Amino acid sequence: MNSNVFMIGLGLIGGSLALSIKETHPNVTIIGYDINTEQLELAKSLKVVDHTVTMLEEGAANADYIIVAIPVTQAEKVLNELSQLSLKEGVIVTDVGSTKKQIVQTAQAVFSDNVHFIGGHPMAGSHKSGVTAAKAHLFENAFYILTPSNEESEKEMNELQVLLSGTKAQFIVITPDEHDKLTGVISHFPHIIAASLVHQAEQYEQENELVGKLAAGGFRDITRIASSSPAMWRDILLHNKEMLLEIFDRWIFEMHKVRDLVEEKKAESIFDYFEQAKQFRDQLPVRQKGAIPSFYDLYVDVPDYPGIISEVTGHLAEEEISITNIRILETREDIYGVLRLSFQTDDDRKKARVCLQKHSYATFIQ
Ligand SMILES: NC(=O)c1ccc[n+]([C@@H]2O[C@H](COP(=O)([O-])OP(=O)(O)OC[C@H]3O[C@@H](n4cnc5c(N)ncnc54)[C@H](O)[C@@H]3O)[C@@H](O)[C@H]2O)c1
Ligand SMILES: O=C(O)C(=O)C[C@]1(C(=O)O)C=C[C@@H](O)C=C1
Repeated sequence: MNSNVFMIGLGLIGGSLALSIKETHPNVTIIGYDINTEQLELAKSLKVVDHTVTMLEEGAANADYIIVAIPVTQAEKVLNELSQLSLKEGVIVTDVGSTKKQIVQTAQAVFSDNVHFIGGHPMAGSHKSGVTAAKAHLFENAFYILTPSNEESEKEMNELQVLLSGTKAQFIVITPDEHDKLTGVISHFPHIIAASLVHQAEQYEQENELVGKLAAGGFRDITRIASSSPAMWRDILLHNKEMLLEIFDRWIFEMHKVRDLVEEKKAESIFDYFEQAKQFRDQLPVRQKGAIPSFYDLYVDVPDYPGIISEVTGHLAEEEISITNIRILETREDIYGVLRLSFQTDDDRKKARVCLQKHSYATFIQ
C-alpha cells in the first residue's frame, strides 16, 4: 500500500493510529496537521508522521484517506471545512470521535457523493493526552466501532479496515444511534461519576485534610479516568445529551434505592446488591480491551528492603521489557510483599515471568 494518509489531530489517538498504520504499511505517507504547533513539531520529531502541514488544504488535496482525530465538536467544524476544499475523487474520510450521531449527521449533510465518510471509534484509550502518550499497540484487542452511512460500499469499508489493520483491533459495525447509547452507558456516564466522586472528596477535604491523603486503593482505581482531558469530555457530554439525561434519571433512581436499603439496614438486600454487581463484573471479558481495560498483570513476591523495586525493574529493563504500571499490594516489615506489574501484552508478561524466574523471584498470575 502506498497511499497518502492525512491525519488531522496528532494527540493520543491520532498519534497512535499513525504509528500503527506506519508499522503495517511502511510505504504509506502520513501527513500530519494539528492546530497546536507544539504537538505538530513533537509528532514530526518523534517520527509519528512523515511530514507536517500548517494548513488543512495542503494535507487534504492529495489524500487518499483523511482521519479526523480531534475533540468531537471540533471534528464537526473540520468536516465542514474539508467539504469546502477540493479533495481527491473517492477519498475515504473517517473520524475517531467518542460520539457518532452528530458527527455522522454532519458528514452526511456536508459531503458530496465523491467523498466516502465512514464514522469510526477505536474503543480504547487513556486518561493521558497528547502525542507523547501515543502508542502503536494502544488498540490491540480493542473493539473498533465503524458506523458507515447506508451508501458506504463494502469496497471502502474493506479498504479502511486494511489501512487500520495494524491496530489489531476487532472491527464491529453498528448504527450511530446504537453507538451513542452503548458508549453513554459504558464510557460517558462512568466518566461523569468518576469526576463527581473526585468533587465530593474535594468538598469533604475542606472539613478534614486527611481525605486527600487517605484517598488510595479503591478511590484511585475508580477515579483514574477523572484525569482525562476536560475539553474532550465537555464535547462528548454536549454531543450525547439525550442519552446521558436518560442515564442520569436511572442512576438517581438507583441511588435512591441503595440509599433506602442502607437507611433501613436491609442487610440481605445490601448483600444481594453487591453480589449481583460482582457476578456481572466478574464475567465481563477482561482480556479484551474495551468496556473494561485489560491489564496483563504479573505478581511477584518480593522481600521488603530498600531498592527492591529498582532491582526488579532493572532486570526487566536489561531485557527491554516495558511495564505499564507497578504497584505494591502489601509490604509489611520483615515479610514478603507483593509487587503487581502490569504489561501491555501477554507476550511481554510471559517474557517478564521468564526473566524474573531466572533471577529467582517467585511469580504468579491470578
Ligand atoms: N482519549 C481517549 O481515551 C479516546 C479514545 C477513543 C476516542 N477518543 C476520541 O479521539 C479524539 C481525540 O482524542 P485524543 O485523546 O487524541 O485527544 P488529545 O487531546 O490527545 O489530542 C487531540 C489533538 O487534536 C488537536 N486539535 C484540536 N482541535 C483541532 C482542530 N480544529 N484542528 C486540528 N487539530 C485540532 C489538539 O491540538 C490535540 O493535539 C476525540 O474525539 C475523542 O473523543 C479518545
Ligand atoms: O481508559 C481510559 O482512560 C478511557 O477512558 C478510554 C475510553 C473509555 O471510556 O473506555 C474513553 C473514551 C473513548 O471514547 C474510548 C475509551
